[in-house]
Amino acid sequence: MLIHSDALFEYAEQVKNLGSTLFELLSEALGLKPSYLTDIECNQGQIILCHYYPPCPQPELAIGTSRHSDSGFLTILLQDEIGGLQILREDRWVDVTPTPGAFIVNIGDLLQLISNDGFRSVEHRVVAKNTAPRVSIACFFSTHFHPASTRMYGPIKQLLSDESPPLYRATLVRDYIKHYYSIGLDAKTAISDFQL
Ligand SMILES: O=C(O)CCC(=O)C(=O)O
Ligand SMILES: [Fe+2]
Repeated sequence: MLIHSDALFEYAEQVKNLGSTLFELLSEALGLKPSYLTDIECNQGQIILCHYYPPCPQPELAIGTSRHSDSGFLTILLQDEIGGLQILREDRWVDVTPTPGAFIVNIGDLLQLISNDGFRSVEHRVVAKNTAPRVSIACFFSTHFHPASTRMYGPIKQLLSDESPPLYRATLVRDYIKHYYSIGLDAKTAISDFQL
């Protein structure tokens, strides 16, 4: 797939702005001041991953992307019209039908952790298709590539009380990500290993 680099940089910039707005809304939804999640740098890392899924002659024997939840704070995903993305809801795979011009926004594990389950990361996968190639562009907000970051992320103190005790232990982003990749995709197990 060839994407003109100017277009990709412009896209990255615009998606970053959208991410900042979403982090403000998510902060407010948690009952925090709008700048809370950006103040703790949830919007700092930005990784853009372009996926190309070739048509598969025997889609029932293959998988596009294995079952997983995204590891970072938030993902903004753009998919084309081919379809194949599914989310796991009450133990059933539900198609995320492509809607022209719409983004898909996924909560990631680290946002689940710091919101103390206020928000939940969703498990998803991409099934193979034999119709045509599929393209998607995922923008992850996660500080994977800021290895010097010493910020610890645990359940946000303002969200805790006697009735809502912390559900997870605090972690560096890099330690969470290292653990996530050491397990590999296929089920949502990384976050459960940080449960108290
Ligand atoms: O291709 C897609 O629609 C989703 C890809 C994905 O889940 C990911 O990159 O984390
Ligand atoms: Fe994903």
